Amino acid sequence: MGKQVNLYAFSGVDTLAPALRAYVIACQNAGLQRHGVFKVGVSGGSLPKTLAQALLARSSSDADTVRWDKWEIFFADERAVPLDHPDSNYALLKAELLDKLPADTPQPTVHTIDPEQLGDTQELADVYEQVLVRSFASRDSVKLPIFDLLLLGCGPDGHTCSLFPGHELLRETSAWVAPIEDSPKPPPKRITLTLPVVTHSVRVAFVATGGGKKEIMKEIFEEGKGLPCALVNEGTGERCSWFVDNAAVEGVSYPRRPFSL
Ligand SMILES: O=C1O[C@H](COP(=O)(O)O)[C@@H](O)[C@H](O)[C@H]1O
Repeated sequence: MGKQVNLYAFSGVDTLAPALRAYVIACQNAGLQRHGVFKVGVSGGSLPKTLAQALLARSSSDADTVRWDKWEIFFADERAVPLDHPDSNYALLKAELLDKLPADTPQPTVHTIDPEQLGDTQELADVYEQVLVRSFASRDSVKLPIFDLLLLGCGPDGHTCSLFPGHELLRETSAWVAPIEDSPKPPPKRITLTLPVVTHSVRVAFVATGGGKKEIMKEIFEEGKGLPCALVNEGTGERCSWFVDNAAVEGVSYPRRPFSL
């Protein structure tokens, strides 16, 4: 890794959320300048709630506006369940964020998984990869899709997306989207962006809050040990920013940065 990842620590979610908002809007505006849309991948877990707190706040100026109609939302990982199932990452994002957008707001484009393919995770991954191919460019013309931003969570075991510690999927070098049938965290059947896609993103932002994360944060930032989150850190360096609360990094010696864009 060249330059170091950015670790931004806040007193709590109430102070983290405005910084996350400013960061996401800066990534949005860079994406709009680059290609007229904002291509963002989001995770499930605890992320959608914090993201909603950040993005549903009233905008204070034109520069602070979320341009929802320009957003193309993809899923960093998804569970092989119907879209209205309680385990669905889409259902979670919908309940926490999408359903709360004002009705008169132009809506984002949301690329969900195809419920028709639920039986076969390889097919599900292939179909979702084709969604990326159609949006980003053909696989013949680009080696990897380039998201403007990936918003990721960090599990208490150091997993991110559905990339789990020690799993063979961490060695995937060719697929953009891969199936997993033996996720240690239920449900077992899922699809996930692969590590090369994650580390190829223009920006990556992790959000991790709460004391339950402090042991794994110590491992990620001080030892690494091939944990998926540490591999993302290594592959992205300064393009990667962590938005955490103090509880999540208690005892972690890695230097914090004051937040600035
Ligand atoms: O299973 C999953 O877990 C991770 C981490 O969740 P968190 O609740 O610890 O934040 C999440 O990022 C991923 O999208 C999800 O499928």
